Amino acid sequence: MTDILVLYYSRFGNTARMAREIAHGIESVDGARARVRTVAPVSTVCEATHDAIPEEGPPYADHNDLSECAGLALGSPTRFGNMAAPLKYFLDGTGDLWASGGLIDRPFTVFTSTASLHGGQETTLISMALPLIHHGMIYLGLPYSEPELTSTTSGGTPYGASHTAGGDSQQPLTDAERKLCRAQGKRLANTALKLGTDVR
Ligand SMILES: Cc1cc2nc3c(=O)[nH]c(=O)nc-3n(C[C@H](O)[C@H](O)[C@H](O)COP(=O)(O)O)c2cc1C
Repeated sequence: MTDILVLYYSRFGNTARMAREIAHGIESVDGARARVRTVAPVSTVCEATHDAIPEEGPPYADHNDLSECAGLALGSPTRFGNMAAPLKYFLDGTGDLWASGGLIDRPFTVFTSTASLHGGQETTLISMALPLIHHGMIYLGLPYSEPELTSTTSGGTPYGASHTAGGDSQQPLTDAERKLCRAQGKRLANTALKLGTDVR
């Protein structure tokens, strides 16, 4: 069984819902299994600490999750057109993996949720791709053979799946957004299996 990491941060649950759809797409591929992980919030109070185990939802990721998985789907809500700080903080701690070249040639894909349709989906997706490109990973977007990429009136971009959550962050995923999440997970799993990355 090949593990694919779905790693995300979510404050209001939208990016978490996308992560579940992407995991569903990954697990539609024979031989692939989704490993879903999140990251802890960060605090401006430097002595603040967080419980080692979250109260609910998936466990927090560690570096073993990255090195043991043959592919990565990375998700974040937008923060001023950029990825959220907790995810950036986690990635900024992966210098050891960068130095060892541990993630070179592994495929990755990115997904995001924003409040508004033009609130920075593409820039957020690209902001998440940048550190992974530095790691030597291979960027997988969404191809236009997915019909929802052309027909969507909500989220969905060639740079990765996206969701428009609305000003109150309460809008559910549309059918197009859900289908694109699943297609993205499926493509990531198929590609990881074809590349046959040795993660032992
Ligand atoms: C500090 C901050 C900055 C934000 N910046 C943007 C933004 O630039 N564009 C936008 O559309 N939404 C912005 N939002 C809204 C969030 O992206 C939205 O709440 C998020 O998509 C919900 O995802 P979640 O449910 O996974 O937390 C911002 C929210 C916060 C708290």
